[in-house]
Amino acid sequence: MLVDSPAHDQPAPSLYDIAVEQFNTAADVIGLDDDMRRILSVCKRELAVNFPVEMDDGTVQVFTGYRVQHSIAPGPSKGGIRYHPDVTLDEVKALAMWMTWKCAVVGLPYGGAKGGVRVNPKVLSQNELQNLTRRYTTEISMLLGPHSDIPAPDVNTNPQVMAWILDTYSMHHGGVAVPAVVTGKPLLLGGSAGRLEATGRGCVFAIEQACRTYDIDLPSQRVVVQGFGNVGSTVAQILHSIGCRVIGVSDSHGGIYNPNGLDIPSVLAYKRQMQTIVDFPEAENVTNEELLELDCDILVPAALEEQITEENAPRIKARLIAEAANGPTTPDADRILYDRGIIVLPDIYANAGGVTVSYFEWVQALQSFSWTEDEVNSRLQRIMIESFMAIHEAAEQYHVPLRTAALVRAIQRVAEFTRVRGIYP
Ligand SMILES: NC(=O)C1=CN([C@@H]2O[C@H](COP(=O)(O)OP(=O)(O)OC[C@H]3O[C@@H](n4cnc5c(N)ncnc54)[C@H](OP(=O)(O)O)[C@@H]3O)[C@@H](O)[C@H]2O)C=CC1
Ligand SMILES: O=C(O)CCC(=O)C(=O)O
Repeated sequence: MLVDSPAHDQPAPSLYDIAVEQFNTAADVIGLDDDMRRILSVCKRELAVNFPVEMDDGTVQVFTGYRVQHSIAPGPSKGGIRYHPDVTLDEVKALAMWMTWKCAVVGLPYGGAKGGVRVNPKVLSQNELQNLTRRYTTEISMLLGPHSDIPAPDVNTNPQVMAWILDTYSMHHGGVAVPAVVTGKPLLLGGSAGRLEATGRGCVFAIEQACRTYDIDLPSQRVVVQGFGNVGSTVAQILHSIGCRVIGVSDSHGGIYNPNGLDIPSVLAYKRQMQTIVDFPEAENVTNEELLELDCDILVPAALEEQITEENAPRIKARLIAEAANGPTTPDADRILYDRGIIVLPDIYANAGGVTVSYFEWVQALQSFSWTEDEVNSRLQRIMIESFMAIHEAAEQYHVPLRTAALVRAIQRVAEFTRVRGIYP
């Protein structure tokens, strides 16, 4: 017998559904016309590839990867590549759409893209990782190019992976290195000073500007950071160095907590040695769920999506959340946090430091000219401050949370590019 499912049995929205819901919320605020909504709520190109890789033991495994371009209206598409066992096309589409808005929020001449391979890179040898990266690059190379689509690092990818992408692409184009085809690469190959730390540093600039605006004394704040990779460890390190008490951090194995503050350089050294922060001697272990609900002032999710949900949002104690990760807060949680007066610096602004310095790296690579780290950091700081002020102004003008305000500004900009170019890009 067929019965209607009750509403509460509906499947949870996918990550792409969430991205579209956020888009529609902001589109409603500015009364975006239906034609432009139809154009901007879909991804322009979605490439899925299944490709074989020969493993060290001589067997062959087949991996699935994706590269999605959400919009190319403002310029070449830009966005990282993620290696993770949970990667799906839906996730990559959401991340690509967020890249479009992120680039627009900080005024970069790019559209958004993202890539991913469904793999656990931690169980691969360096040789297998290189083979996988080279084959994946070849499979998606019809989309890549310094003036079409420019990858960068994301979860579980790093400068070495970017170097293999650069080399593989260059080999298909005559062999001479094409440094502007990828960012986040090693300095030796034309990488930029400051790119490795840029996402974390940009997030700290965002926190500093929010603290100035809302009259919060930053050095006296207690901070919790979820995720202790490239972004999370940089945020923890910089905030520790300016005097904040970083009382909790975590990685994929779990978290650690010390209400008196963790010595972050020691935690970093411990992580390098043990591959995890769990069981760090001067702290108690907590789960990742407990970590998010610790009594703190600033919470920095810097791991994966959908960490702050309808379920735990009522128990979050932080007064400021800086989304270093992409998509850590669901729309239901957003509404709860807003009603509770908790300030959320949205991902498309708070983690935009990475792509901003990627843009600087691209410009330097195109000109074969390098800037100093001070130049990079001070330009980044100016962009993060100015972008915050623009978002804050939009939030006041429309009486909306900072996420919707950031989206409003981004959508207006991308819609204008799309309209002026004649709707087809
Ligand atoms: N790299 C960049 O430039 C940018 C990254 N981002 C976003 O920042 C976030 C982090 O990226 P990045 O630092 O580069 O990635 P990394 O791979 O360097 O680090 C990810 C960190 O998250 C931890 N982690 C993974 N799963 C969980 C989990 N379930 N609970 C808690 N921690 C977990 C990992 O643990 P373990 O150490 O055990 O693996 C690791 O410490 C992502 O959302 C990414 O999209 C946004 C903008 C730019
Ligand atoms: O640096 C870049 O180009 C993009 C980084 C990224 O993937 C992100 O901002 O989510």
